Amino acid sequence: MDEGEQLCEAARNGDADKVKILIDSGADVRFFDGDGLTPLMHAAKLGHAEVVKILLSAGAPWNALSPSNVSAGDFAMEAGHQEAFEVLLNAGIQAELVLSTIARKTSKNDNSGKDYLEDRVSFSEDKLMDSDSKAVMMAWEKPLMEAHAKAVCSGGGHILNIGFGMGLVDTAIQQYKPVMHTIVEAHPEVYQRMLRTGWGEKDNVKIVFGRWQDVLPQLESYDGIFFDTYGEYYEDLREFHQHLPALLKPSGIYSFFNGLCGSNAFFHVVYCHLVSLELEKLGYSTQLIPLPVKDCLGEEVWEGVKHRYWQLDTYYLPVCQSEEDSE
Ligand SMILES: C[S@@+](CC[C@H](N)C(=O)[O-])C[C@H]1O[C@@H](n2cnc3c(N)ncnc32)[C@H](O)[C@@H]1O
Repeated sequence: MDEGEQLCEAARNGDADKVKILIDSGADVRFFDGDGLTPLMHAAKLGHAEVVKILLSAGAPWNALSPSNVSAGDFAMEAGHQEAFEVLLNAGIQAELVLSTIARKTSKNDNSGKDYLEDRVSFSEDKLMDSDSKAVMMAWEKPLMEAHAKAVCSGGGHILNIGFGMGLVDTAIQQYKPVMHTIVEAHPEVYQRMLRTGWGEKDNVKIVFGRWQDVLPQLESYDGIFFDTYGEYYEDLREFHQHLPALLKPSGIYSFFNGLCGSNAFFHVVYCHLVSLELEKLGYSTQLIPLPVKDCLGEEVWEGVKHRYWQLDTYYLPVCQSEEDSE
């Protein structure tokens, strides 16, 4: 048996001493066995938290995936191994925090989403697609958008929505009869469609055409804010959060489309924690409200769509408010 196989075996046995000896003698912690599993996955699957710690500190990648797209954290989570799960969760959060600090230092952050915004889009009854057959927005999200609208409109007043898409959240916001409803939309064809469908004529609606990054000086402060763009990265969401103290009134409610890593359960948990931690640093507490979505997501929903951006059974709807206000 070669060293990699031996490491997998020691990990399965929870034999911490043997794992250390093998690592010291040069065994590769990044090894994948014949089933496509790493030593870390073996340890996580059986809940050997101590071995998980040793492998992680020797550089085992927390986010490696098995052939069926399962990570060590997924294995621990599925089997209910709480300690191993928490060790992996902290490793994921720490790694992503470091990565995002690097991204912040190196990114010029002035070009995000520009390719998509210069591209053609197509509308159908149940989706809005980009030219690469990736879904910008899909009708199955309607109940989620209604729940987001309910959350951000709970205090009434002036509501801001970033990203019109199919207008699902904006239609739901209108039902709460906000005093003022501002919509920021950057795609020229989506904007034209908003005008064609009468959004420009509503008394309480103000449309701001442009990227949110570019139109910030035109924005005010709001009682409720919803954020759901497309073609952007986590970095852009984080950048938006930096503006919340100026955009959200002290007692306001903020929510965003929580599609972070929506195709892997464990990565999604890591990102839910990460975003909550980052909002906490800005003075906001985040409640994640679980909404079951399995029933809205039959196979047929994804017909003709290139990327299944959501594959989980539960959606966690974030409701954020100033920590002082939530106490
Ligand atoms: C996922 S859709 C929004 C769906 C919407 N919540 C709904 O209920 O239908 C994202 C929208 O954000 C727009 N968008 C993308 N980047 C943007 C940016 N930087 N600023 C403003 N809007 C943007 C897209 O053109 C698209 O219409």
